[in-house]
Amino acid sequence: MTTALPLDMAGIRVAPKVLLHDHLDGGLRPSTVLELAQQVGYPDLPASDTESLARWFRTAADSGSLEQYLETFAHTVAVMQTAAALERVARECAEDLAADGVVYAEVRFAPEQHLQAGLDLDEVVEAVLRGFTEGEQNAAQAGKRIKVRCLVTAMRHAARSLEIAELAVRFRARGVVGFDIAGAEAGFPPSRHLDAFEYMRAHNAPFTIHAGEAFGLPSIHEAISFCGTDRLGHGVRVIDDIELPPGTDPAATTFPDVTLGDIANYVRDKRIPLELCPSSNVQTGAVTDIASHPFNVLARLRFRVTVNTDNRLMSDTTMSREFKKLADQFGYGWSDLERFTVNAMKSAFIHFDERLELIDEVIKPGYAVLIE
Ligand SMILES: O=c1[nH]cnc2c1ncn2[C@@H]1O[C@H](CO)[C@@H](O)[C@H]1O
Ligand SMILES: [Zn+2]
Repeated sequence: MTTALPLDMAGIRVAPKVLLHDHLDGGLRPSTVLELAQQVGYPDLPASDTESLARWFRTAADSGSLEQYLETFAHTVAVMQTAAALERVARECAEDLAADGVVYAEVRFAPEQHLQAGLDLDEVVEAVLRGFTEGEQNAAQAGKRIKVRCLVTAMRHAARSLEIAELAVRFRARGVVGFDIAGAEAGFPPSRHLDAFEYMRAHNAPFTIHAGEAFGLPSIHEAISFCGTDRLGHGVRVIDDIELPPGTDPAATTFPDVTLGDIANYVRDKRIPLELCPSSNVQTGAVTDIASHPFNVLARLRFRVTVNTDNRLMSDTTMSREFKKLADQFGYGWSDLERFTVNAMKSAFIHFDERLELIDEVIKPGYAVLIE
């Protein structure tokens, strides 16, 4: 097979991409953080110009611990407390993703963190959805087709998850396509929020759970077996249930002597999607570096792997950059990137006919011209 377009950043940006795991409050433009802080009189930003602020977020997030990584969100959440600010951040998010060639995205945030200036949960979600719609329209005018849907997240250390699950179901016809829990993982197991997941299941509504990022297999086991999650946020520690001979090169193309445990087998057999976020995992210390990231092992073993940004601001990244890092490290070609994209589209929380339409009309034709 010859490659019409080289697998470089320009080509990757043109390729249609699907993003399932991206936090709204982790993806602000640094300039927007500064402007909003000025508008609302937030005095505690750690830097006063765009470049230093961008650098601050990246290095502060490079902490090697999820808990410290999460502290950086205090500054973004602080400037996202009004309807106008939420709408702007959501609009810019859709525009930025579209400019990067993302054609479908599920963007998540925790409404309960945006009530400090008097908005209620419904007003918060309404503002974000308005922003996504405006962003989609602006992108379309710029010739970029994107569909952005919302996941509402409950914070796992708090006690509002049932309320947030109800919020998800209340807004299901208006752009919220699912539910999630996030925040510090150690000490806050998924089963703590069982009533919320049961509510979602009782309403035939899908959800994902951050699990297997800062904590290992027990968290994944609870998420899939007790809570019945549809996808795993990260799920990268499923690698702890996969045995490879000592000295195996994580960048190999085949892993013939592999043994899977019960949890790993279940995740693969059931095609449970893994929302993998390579750069974020390095920053929080879930993995040492991209070279030793289990992404390749999981991809070659045919787990349902998807590529995600997690927090574009904190990781100074984009979907294209995550693709490029993986392709450089593990030698992927266009057909691999297409497979990860189709995996993600199949795993989306929109309805089957909408997923199929994007696969057949946007993703496959988009890669066909690159692969030719
Ligand atoms: O990788 C992550 N793991 C766990 N929690 C996260 C991660 N990234 C962001 N958040 C948390 O999710 C909230 C809602 O978007 C953010 O405010 C942050 O606290
Ligand atoms: Zn996340």
